[in-house]
Amino acid sequence: MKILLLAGDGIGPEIMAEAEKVIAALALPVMLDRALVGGAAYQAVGHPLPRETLAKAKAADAILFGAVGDPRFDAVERHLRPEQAILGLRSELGLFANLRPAKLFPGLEGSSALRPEIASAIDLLIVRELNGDVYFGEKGTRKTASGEREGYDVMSYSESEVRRIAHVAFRAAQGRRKRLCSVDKANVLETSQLWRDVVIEVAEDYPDVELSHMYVDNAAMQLVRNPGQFDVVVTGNLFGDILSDQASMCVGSIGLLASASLGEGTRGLYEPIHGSAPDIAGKGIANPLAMILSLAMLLRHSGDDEANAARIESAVARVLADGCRGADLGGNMGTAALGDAVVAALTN
Ligand SMILES: NC(=O)c1ccc[n+]([C@@H]2O[C@H](COP(=O)([O-])OP(=O)(O)OC[C@H]3O[C@@H](n4cnc5c(N)ncnc54)[C@H](O)[C@@H]3O)[C@@H](O)[C@H]2O)c1
Ligand SMILES: CC(C)[C@H](C(=O)O)[C@@H](O)C(=O)O
Ligand SMILES: [Mg+2]
Repeated sequence: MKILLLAGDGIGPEIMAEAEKVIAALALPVMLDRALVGGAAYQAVGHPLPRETLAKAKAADAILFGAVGDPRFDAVERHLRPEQAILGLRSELGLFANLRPAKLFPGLEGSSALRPEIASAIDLLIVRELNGDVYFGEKGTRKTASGEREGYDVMSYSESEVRRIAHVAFRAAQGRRKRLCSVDKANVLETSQLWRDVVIEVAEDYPDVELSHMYVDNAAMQLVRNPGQFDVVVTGNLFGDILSDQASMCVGSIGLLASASLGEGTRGLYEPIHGSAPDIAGKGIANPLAMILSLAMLLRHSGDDEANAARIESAVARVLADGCRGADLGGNMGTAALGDAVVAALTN
């Protein structure tokens, strides 16, 4: 398997180094390649997603991605900002299904933003559509008739876009507790009404899955009130982005949530849900566990290597059960020490 490592910006290279330790410790039969992406690529060659990087991504079996985003480039033209690199990879590679699991690791009951008895029930999967919505609609700024500036981002979903993500979500639910909650804003948005109608149509193919619908504002509230009610949640690009960051704090830290971005084939992109964390970059205190758990998802989904995926996940669980904590979880272990602890748990 050819894996392309795209470390990116901020804490990206720091956490990627820990995932590489895990790859080495498991002696995985993989070929590793590296390329520039994000602000690092913009600085070096003037584009956040250089042609060479995209070509390498297309040639790889899987991509392990750190994070992009660099406040030094916030003012450059939008299409050259670091974040465009990840959006470009998702669309160019047709990665329309983003799986973001959130489960409370034993021992972290006291680290959740929620009461322990509420947090311990969390075991959910957010299936986020990743190629559509306001992210990829027409956008720009224009002058209104009265001469003031107006920004716009068109929200839209086609039937086929909703149908394909709905199938992914129903199949995921079949492999779990067979409950699917579709989150939308159908009381206000036409896009959401179509989303809901199509999800109901697709449900006919999955009579064994119990389908429910929830408005996104209520979903945000239910996620902290009673997150144990959710099994699989399917939602659009923007709602899924927001709800997954929220879910991360329900299980303790954004530094714990991994993700897989998948398309029609087996090639996927795997990344933590968090960003480049410029506020802590360079300090050696970022939590590398989401990055390491993303490697586990890579092995499971693109590598067909359930054994090593499960080994990594057990090692992370053990490290947390043993009380290893970085600053994000109220401890004082640094990035490298946490990576070393995972490697020790893997090899002992
Ligand atoms: N997929 C991606 O590459 C991705 C995802 C989200 C944000 N971003 C970008 O990252 C930059 C920063 O964005 P932001 O600050 O809104 O979000 P962020 O996720 O980078 O950080 C939010 C907060 O969480 C903390 N945090 C994040 N990851 C952590 C980790 N592994 N360990 C400990 N603490 C962690 C940060 O220190 C910060 O306080 C922006 O440029 C944004 O666009 C990129
Ligand atoms: C960096 C940004 C474009 C990205 C998104 O909004 O999808 C991030 O927040 C994420 O969650 O992966
Ligand atoms: Mg996000």
